[in-house]
Amino acid sequence: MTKIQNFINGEYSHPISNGWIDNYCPANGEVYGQIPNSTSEDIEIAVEAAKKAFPKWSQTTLEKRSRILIKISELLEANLDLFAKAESKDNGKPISLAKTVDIPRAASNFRFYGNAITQFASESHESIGQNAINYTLRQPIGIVGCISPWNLPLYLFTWKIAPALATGNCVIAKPSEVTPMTAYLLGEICNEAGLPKGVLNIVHGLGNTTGQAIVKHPDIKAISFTGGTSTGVTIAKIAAPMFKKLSLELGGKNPNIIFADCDYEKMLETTIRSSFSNQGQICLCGSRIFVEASIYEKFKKDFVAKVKTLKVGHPSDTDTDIGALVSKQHLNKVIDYINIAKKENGIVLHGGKTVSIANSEHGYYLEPTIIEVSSNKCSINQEEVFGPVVTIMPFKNEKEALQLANDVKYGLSATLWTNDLSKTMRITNLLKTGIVWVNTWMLRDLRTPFGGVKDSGLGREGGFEALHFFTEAKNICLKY
Ligand SMILES: NC(=O)C1=CN([C@@H]2O[C@H](COP(=O)(O)OP(=O)(O)OC[C@H]3O[C@@H](n4cnc5c(N)ncnc54)[C@H](O)[C@@H]3O)[C@@H](O)[C@H]2O)C=CC1
Ligand SMILES: O=C(O)/C=C/C=C(\O)C(=O)O
Repeated sequence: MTKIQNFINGEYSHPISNGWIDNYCPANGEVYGQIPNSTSEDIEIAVEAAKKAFPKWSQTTLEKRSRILIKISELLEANLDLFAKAESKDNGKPISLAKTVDIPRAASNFRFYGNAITQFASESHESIGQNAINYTLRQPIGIVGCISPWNLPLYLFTWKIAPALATGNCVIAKPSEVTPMTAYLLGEICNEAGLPKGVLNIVHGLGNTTGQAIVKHPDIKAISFTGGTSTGVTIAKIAAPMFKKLSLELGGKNPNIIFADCDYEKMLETTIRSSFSNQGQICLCGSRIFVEASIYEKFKKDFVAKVKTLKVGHPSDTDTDIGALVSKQHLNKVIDYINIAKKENGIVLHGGKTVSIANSEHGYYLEPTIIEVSSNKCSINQEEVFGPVVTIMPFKNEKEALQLANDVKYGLSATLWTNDLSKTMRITNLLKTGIVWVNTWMLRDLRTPFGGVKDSGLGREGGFEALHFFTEAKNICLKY
């Protein structure tokens, strides 16, 4: 049984209260470890460590910060197997996904920001006719909080931490209590890479205690959060009156708009991925599939046939397509949504039932589920389910497709399938989302702005956007 510890001031330690929370293995439903149930006292100690480390870290040369971040990236790559196995066990995701997506991306996050910081420049403005020059410094904020979710545990944890550290901040970070393992392992890697003590402090615990203590702490001046929209609201209510900088990556209910003129085979294959990757537990998954009426029946038949071939299996099996959902509670939430959809006249074309895996009968497995709906107003098309469940529905024309796509409170991403360039330009301009993919899905370039509009959040991560978020601009006006 692994007893996870906090990582504060470069050392592993028990929580002050000595309180613990069970950690479950989604593949078999068994408790396989414990994590600290940290309180505001642990956060206080972490903040003190960060305060002590800040003067030196913020003045450390960019070359040195860059070298340390790139070393962390290399050590993650060298320990790929260890981290991938830990992620798969903790989260329930297929080992193949952890090995090819989660851990490589966590390593890329450190490498990317290790390089990006050496290219980050501030601006100067010559005030012509006034004999003055303005130049802008980009200074680290100080101590910042990074709070991440369970769906892409190390991937999203490091997506926040890497730019925060690169810009010279000291960090108090909390991974999800549901998937703490790889964040726990990261501490050792950071020490090995030479990250000074107190620069990164990883505190484990529940959202409404440990998480809230981070958000409420007066010395933590910025919060970068990814998770559910309602949690984002709670965080904003606390942080806004304290004038903290906030970056909120929240939920999505993303449309996947398929026109008859698309490359059909490519679309079909990608739509399987955009629907069910990571058990549908990615905020970017296309959970509302709208198909042009002329190809709707063909798509329905082909899509169902292809989904039937997906293997729901133990996360450690290398041929598993769909692993376990992250928790019993989450599995029940997803099943509740399927039942609501049925009550609201949704037709289950495939799936909808739990799956029993030999020797892992208590694991949280669910069939990939396709529901045919006749209206975009139903709950399953309006609320984030965050599981292996998609809906399909036909549309008549471009105007209707756009109306359906935008008719939701979320605005994270959209995917469009067409080979018509003019149509592409018209629709991409009018979609109310922060991200649009055309003829692809989740093709990521870490330089691009990442985030949503409407209830999908506030601000952007990625590229220089994150470096801007984690710095304060100070303008200096020099008269000569
Ligand atoms: N990226 C996304 O879009 C994600 C969306 N979700 C959505 O949110 C739903 C709920 O999932 P949860 O695991 O409960 O997500 P959550 O939003 O509660 O958890 C995300 C992180 O925030 C922390 N947290 C929770 N409450 C907090 C608070 N009051 N103050 C500070 N930190 C807090 C959690 O401990 C965790 O580290 C999911 O069913 C899904 O619909 C969940 C995870 C990721
Ligand atoms: O940065 C990415 O590539 C993906 C981010 C995904 C999320 O933020 C999410 O699923 O919550």
